[in-house]
Formats: sequence, structure tokens, C-alpha cells
Amino acid sequence: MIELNNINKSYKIAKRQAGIWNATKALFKKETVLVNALVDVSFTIRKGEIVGYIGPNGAGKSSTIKVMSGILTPDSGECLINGLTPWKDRQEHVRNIGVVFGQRSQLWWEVPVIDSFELLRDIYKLDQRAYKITLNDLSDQLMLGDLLETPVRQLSLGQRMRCELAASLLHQPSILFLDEPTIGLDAQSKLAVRNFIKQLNQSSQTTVILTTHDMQDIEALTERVLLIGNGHVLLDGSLTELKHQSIQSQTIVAQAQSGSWENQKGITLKNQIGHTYHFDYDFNRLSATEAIQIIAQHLDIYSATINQPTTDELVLNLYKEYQL
Ligand SMILES: Nc1ncnc2c1ncn2[C@@H]1O[C@H](COP(=O)(O)OP(=O)(O)OP(=O)(O)O)[C@@H](O)[C@H]1O
Repeated sequence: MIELNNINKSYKIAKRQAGIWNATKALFKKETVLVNALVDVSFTIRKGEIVGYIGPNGAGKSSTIKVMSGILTPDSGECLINGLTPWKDRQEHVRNIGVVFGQRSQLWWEVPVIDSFELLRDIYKLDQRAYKITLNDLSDQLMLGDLLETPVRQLSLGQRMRCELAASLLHQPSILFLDEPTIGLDAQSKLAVRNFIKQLNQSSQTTVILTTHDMQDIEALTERVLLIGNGHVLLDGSLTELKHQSIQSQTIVAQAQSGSWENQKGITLKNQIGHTYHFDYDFNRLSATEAIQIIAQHLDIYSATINQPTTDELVLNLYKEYQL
């Protein structure tokens, strides 16, 4: 169980202006500005959930992950993860969590992957037999094979990410924090990472908190999404709930031979070019089938398609709505 209550974190950063005179002035008098990275961030995540943590650049996602993993101490607020406060009970807490930062490696660059794994085994003081079993399982699932003997710097990004996932799970944590785990990966590697995360969650009930800008990750993996912007948690719900929040209508494109149309309750004709009609319908009032049935009562339609907004479009709408 993860519980955050009114977590606040601000960073003081030096304000620098261009020019030699300003640089000289800054030597004597430093001007600083306060960036409020997290403002009263509160949420609860139950065991076994996969939660997508989304928001635009600079929203506060990584800062939240750092607080939850114990790397960052907040200015105020409470965070309890499996009964422990991450930044106070660090040693005990790190046994319960695995962390993967897509943009940073936890593996030693110059040595074979297996050497980093053995170092982690020592750090976590893992029993040799249990370690071997977990390593074999992870190696099978992530198809590590020869990669284990390869120096990290020789791995492709996709190969390295599979090794990073294995490294974060050697001590069998009950919670996994993933910060942009698919960044820069090709389609096949993204799919492999997503499938692995899904299977892990299903087989071990591992709680997963996933930050990403890739909405396909969100669609593939998460039932619940938290939206953060300017340090505030703005929304907490399923993708469907986000959809209802971000758009009120959907488009139906119909081809019709003949007929006449007057706007009906919940359906508006946006435009007509020849035999092609674009309708907006209010999906809070009508289902797509009902809307098409009503259109068919007035027009002699021979085809109809529903234009579904992509998750990217939904999220962009939300960012616009919250002026992020
Ligand atoms: N070490 C730091 N020092 C100063 N400011 C920081 C530091 N880390 C983060 N910030 C600022 O805090 C805010 C939140 O940053 P954070 O990295 O948590 O956002 P994010 O949502 O993870 O962004 P991105 O999607 O770009 O990774 C930003 O304004 C950022 O500039």
C-alpha cells in the first residue's frame, strides 16, 4: 500500500541572466527563484495496481518517484509505503522497491551485466540459491541469454532496458517504479517491455507505478491514471473517465445517398461535402449505435464510421483544459 498525503517539494534555483556584468554581479549577490515541484500531492495506491502517472515535461513526475523511492526528502507531507517512510527508513524500504529510470542506468557501464547483478546480490544480501532461481526466471522471461556476459556499453537500448528490468527485480520487490521505461525503444522492444510488466503484475501481484509520455504504454498497461501538472495532482481515474472529462462529443462520418437533416437532440451536423456528412454526437447522452440509428431515420446512409480520438489527443485536450 502506498499513501501520500500533502507532499510538498520546492527547489531553490539560481536565477542567472546573460552577460559578463550579470555573471560578475552574481558572484557577490545570488538571486534565487523557488520552483514548486510538488504541491500537496496526495494519493493512495493499493497492492497489485498498475498506475500510470502522466503529465507534461516539468510537471513533477520524477520528483514524486524520487520521493517514493527515498532519494528525495520532501519539504512537508507524509508518505507511507508498506508502513515505511521512504527517506527515513531507506535501508528497509529499498528491499521492497525496484526502480528503473529509462534515462539512467543502474548497471556498471564497462563490465558484463552479470557482474552488476552479482554486486546487487551482495548489496541486498540475497541468499545464493534464491538469487539463482530468480535470475534464471528473469533471464528466461526477458531472454537475457548471452547478454549477461556482455559489457553494458555494448548493449543496444532495448537489450539494456531488459537488463535494467531484471536488475531492479533480482531482490523480488513488491513495488516497481518505472520512469519512462520505453523511452527511445523501437516498437518490438516496447512491446516486449510492456508484455513483461503485464505478466509480472499478473503473476506476482507487483504494484507498478509507471511514468511515461507514451500513451500506448498507458493504454496497454494501466487501468488507472493520475494526471499531474505544475506539481498538482489534477485527475485520478480510468482512461474512460479521463475521456469523458476531456471530450464531450465524438464524430460520426456518414455517407448518404439522399435525405434531409435537421439537428436532433445530442447530434449536430458539423459539415457536409457531397454525400459525406460529419456529425458530432454527445456521448454522455447517446451511444454510437443510437446516434447512427437516429441519423439513419433521416438520411439514406450506406456507410458510417466513428472517429475515436486517440489517447494522445485525449491527453492533449486535458493539458489544454488545465492550461499545462
Ligand atoms: N534538482 C533540481 N533542481 C532544481 N529544480 C528541479 C530539480 N529537479 C526538478 N526540478 C524542477 O522541478 C519541476 C518538476 O520536475 P520533474 O523532473 O519532477 O518533472 P517531470 O514531470 O518528471 O518532467 P519530465 O517529464 O520532463 O521528466 C521542474 O520545474 C524542474 O525544473
